[in-house]
This record gives sequence, structure tokens and C-alpha cells, in this order.
Amino acid sequence: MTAAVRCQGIVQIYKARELEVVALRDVDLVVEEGETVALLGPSGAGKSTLLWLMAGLLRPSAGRLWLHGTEVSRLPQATLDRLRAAEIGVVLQNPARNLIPYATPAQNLAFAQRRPDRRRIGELLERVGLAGVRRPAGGLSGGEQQRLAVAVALANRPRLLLADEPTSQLDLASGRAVIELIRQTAAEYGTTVVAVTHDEAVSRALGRTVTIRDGRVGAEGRRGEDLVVVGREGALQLPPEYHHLLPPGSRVRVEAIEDGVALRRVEP
Ligand SMILES: Nc1ncnc2c1ncn2[C@@H]1O[C@H](COP(=O)(O)OP(=O)(O)OP(=O)(O)O)[C@@H](O)[C@H]1O
Repeated sequence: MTAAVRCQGIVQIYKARELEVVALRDVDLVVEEGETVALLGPSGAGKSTLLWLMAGLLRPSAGRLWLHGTEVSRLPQATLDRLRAAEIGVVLQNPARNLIPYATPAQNLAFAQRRPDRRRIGELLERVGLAGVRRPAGGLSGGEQQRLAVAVALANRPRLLLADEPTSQLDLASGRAVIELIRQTAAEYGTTVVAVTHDEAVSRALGRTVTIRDGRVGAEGRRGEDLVVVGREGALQLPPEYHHLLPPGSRVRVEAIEDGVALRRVEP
């Protein structure tokens, strides 16, 4: 089966004046079609950058990226834009950026659809609690805009949904409704979901977690068990709960044991 997303050695460097910021270094990641994945990690780790790359809104500085078997890191921009419109739903971090401010919620959904489907529009507005709301999107609260942005991203039943903190501005009840909508869409249409989140309810609902630390895939979890991922050339990132045992600069002796290695601190 072709993976929905395949990242191979992705590097992303931002150039800000004379400074270069390495946001991602050697990210290898495969998301199978129909999988639902939460991207976790501390602030500044590179999660949003990875999502922007998957959405084709950024080009990687190095490495290769495939979406549904097409190498997007090499596609001309117009082809990439067409592919995004046809197959990908994107929810950016600032919800207003996903919306047309002078259009009503229903109009926003209609603009997003490639084929008009009034039933789907009604159903989505109902699901995000905006049925009957006729104010322009620009006049909605942050939470309402966020719920509408998720609905807009799902208006075309995308093959791939990419969402950056889709519940960050929502209270518990609306957050649940949005999570349920995403989960149900994934189950019903086989939509692949990758969502950056700090919300535990979202990562629980999505099932697979990928933790980005310092621009790399540091850990992966399924069904609650978090496993450290061995990167290129054997690189490992210790989870924060072990930092006090092996603080930065520690010298460790690596000892082979039956099913792996043990790391033992050696006092200088
Ligand atoms: N446009 C940009 N220009 C320069 N540096 C940037 C730009 N966007 C992000 N960065 C830097 O790249 C690194 C990764 O940023 P990114 O937003 O991807 O992290 P994040 O994990 O999504 O963080 P958060 O959880 O705070 O959103 C950070 O050091 C950030 O300051």
C-alpha cells in the first residue's frame, strides 16, 4: 500500500536576516493511509514546520517528501496547489487564516467545496455548532472560527487532513465535538489525519503519537506506550523524565544486553 505521507531525511532551514534556524534535521516518518497521528513535542520543536511541509506550503531545504506516492518536494507550485485543493484539508494555527472573513460560515464551506454538496455543508455546520449562524466569519469568536476552520478543511472529504492545534481555543465541550468530528470523518471516509496538538484528548483520540524534539522524531507511541526512536547514525533522544539521570554532557558507557543496550553514567 502507498503511504499517505513519506518523509525521508527532511531538513528545514529558515533564513532570518544573517541567522539560519534549523527547524528540522533529518526527519524520517511514514504515515500510512487511514492512520490518525498526533504530532507532539515542546514549543519550537518543529511540529508546525513539518505540517506546513506536508501541506506543500513550504519546500524542504533538503530531503524528500511523498504524498500518496507523488514526490511533492519536486512538483511545480501550480501542480502542488492543485493537489492540495483536491486531496488535502488544512487547518492552520491562526483559524482566521483559513477563512474568508466577509463570507458566512455556509459560504465559507461552499467556497471550499469542489463539487457543491449542500447536505454536507448542513451536516458539518451542525456538527461544529454553527448551524443557523449567518454572521460573516470575520465577526465570529476565536473558538467559532476554529470550529469553522475544521469544518472548511473537511468540506471536500479530503484524503489527508493536516491540522495545527485544532482545539487550542475551544472549551471542553466544543473541543470534544471537534475531536469527534475528525475521528468520525477518519473512520467513515478513511481520511488520514496528522494533527499538531498539546491536547491530551486529541492525542488519545488519534491513537498514534509522534513526538518531535529538537527537529527530529524523538519518540513514537501507540496505544499509550511511548517508544524512543533510534535516528540516523544511532541518534537517541532521552525523554525528559530521564534527563536528571543523564544530564547534558554526561559520559555514558554503552553496554550490550540481550535485546538492546544499557546506558550507564560514568563519573568523570
Ligand atoms: N518563518 C520563520 N522564520 C524563522 N524561523 C522560524 C520560522 N518559523 C519557525 N521558525 C523557527 O523554527 C523552529 C521550529 O518552529 P515551529 O513553529 O515549527 O515549532 P513548533 O514545534 O510548531 O512550536 P509551537 O508548539 O510553539 O508552535 C523554531 O525555532 C522557530 O522559532
